Amino acid sequence: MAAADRLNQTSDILSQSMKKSDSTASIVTAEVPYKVAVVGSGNWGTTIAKVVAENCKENPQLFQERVDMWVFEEKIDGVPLTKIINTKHQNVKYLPNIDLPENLVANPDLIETTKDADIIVFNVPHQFLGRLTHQMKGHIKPTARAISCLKGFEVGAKGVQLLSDYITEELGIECGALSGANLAPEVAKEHWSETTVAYHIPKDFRGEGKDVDHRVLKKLFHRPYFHVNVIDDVAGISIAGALKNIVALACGFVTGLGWGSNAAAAIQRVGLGEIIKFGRMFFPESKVETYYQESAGVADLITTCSGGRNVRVATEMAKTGKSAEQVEKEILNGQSAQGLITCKEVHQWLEACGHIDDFPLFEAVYQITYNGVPMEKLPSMIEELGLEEDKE
Ligand SMILES: NC(=O)c1ccc[n+]([C@@H]2O[C@H](COP(=O)([O-])OP(=O)(O)OC[C@H]3O[C@@H](n4cnc5c(N)ncnc54)[C@H](O)[C@@H]3O)[C@@H](O)[C@H]2O)c1
Ligand SMILES: O=P(O)(O)OC[C@H](O)CO
Repeated sequence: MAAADRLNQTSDILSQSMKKSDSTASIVTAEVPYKVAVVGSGNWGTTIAKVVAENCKENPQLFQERVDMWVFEEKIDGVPLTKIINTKHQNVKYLPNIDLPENLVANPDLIETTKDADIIVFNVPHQFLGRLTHQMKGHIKPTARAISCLKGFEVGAKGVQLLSDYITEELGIECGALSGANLAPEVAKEHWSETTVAYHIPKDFRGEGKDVDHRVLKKLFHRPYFHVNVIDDVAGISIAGALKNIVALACGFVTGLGWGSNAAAAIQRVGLGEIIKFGRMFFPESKVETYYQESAGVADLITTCSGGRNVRVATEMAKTGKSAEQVEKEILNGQSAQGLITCKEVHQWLEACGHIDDFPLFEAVYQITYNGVPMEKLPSMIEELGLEEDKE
């Protein structure tokens, strides 16, 4: 490369990186500071609520200080969890030993939590989402905007749908997504990680200072220990986030069988291929580069397959021969391994549209988890179905 080209390239990189840091350093203001609410208070729900509450306190020109977090109420040793969170400032069940900011207020009333919010951050296991949006319908600001931190799909009469699109459709508000290589316990301890936020600026955008845009979202989620890149590929980050949980189950099976790192790497290679194929086939608006450029892509696949709940549940299934349901109950203390639901929903969708043979790994995970197919058959299931494909 010629010296002049190298110089140009260096100055491009520098200006890009300055633009990146600019959006964190510059002052972003709102005519009326936005009220933020978080729906969900599990392991990730509480962690993201902590992140958001820290930023709301630090940016009074942009956000109201108080952040309400909706909590599915339950009693711990006879005391309501909301009461414990609001006095001890810790979520002792779902995120123990992590101090939460005092401007984060636990609220057991969903409507009260969200009715005045300008930005609603959804963060519940996806099996509970439908019931919550149903309750919220007609009780939130029509001008509100949302971000979904959930990982999964909605599969129904309308086919396979992104959860952000489901929220938009149910509540009539624009919804983006947040997804990345983010094991909640590490983010909660403020160990550095990256994430991706994706948001489409809607047609009815009300203007800078009056509405949510990429700079506002960066201010809401970016922390010194949690680096945010904001893009517009909502589909790409959502597909990667949902499907890597299925791959993590397969990884857990081979790990639990004691097959070692080569097998785990093979699973991740095949899994990445199926994730990209799924995106291209069913969400053509998603971008392939999102999978390798963003935290929400390969990086999330790697971290989830190394230490997430899905890989832990599947490893234990392989070691003990117990069912997924039983292991989830025994080792997750009320938390959820979302890959178990996602693999069932993806199977239903692929069966309905006649594409099961195009995704042998996803199908193998479903058959092992729900139909008693031995895990040892995993390599041949991938290979056999692949050969079938070759015959065509
Ligand atoms: N935990 C992580 O490391 C992590 C990281 C990134 C993304 N995610 C995703 O974030 C989403 C939320 O996960 P999480 O880790 O916060 O949840 P979790 O797995 O910790 O689930 C427990 C939560 O579900 C709630 N709950 C139980 N029964 C309920 C009911 N009937 N109705 C409503 N809520 C009920 C509990 O009160 C608790 O808040 C998931 O889609 C997950 O895949 C998780
Ligand atoms: O613990 P898991 O398996 O739900 O995965 C956690 C996150 O999705 C990792 O980013």
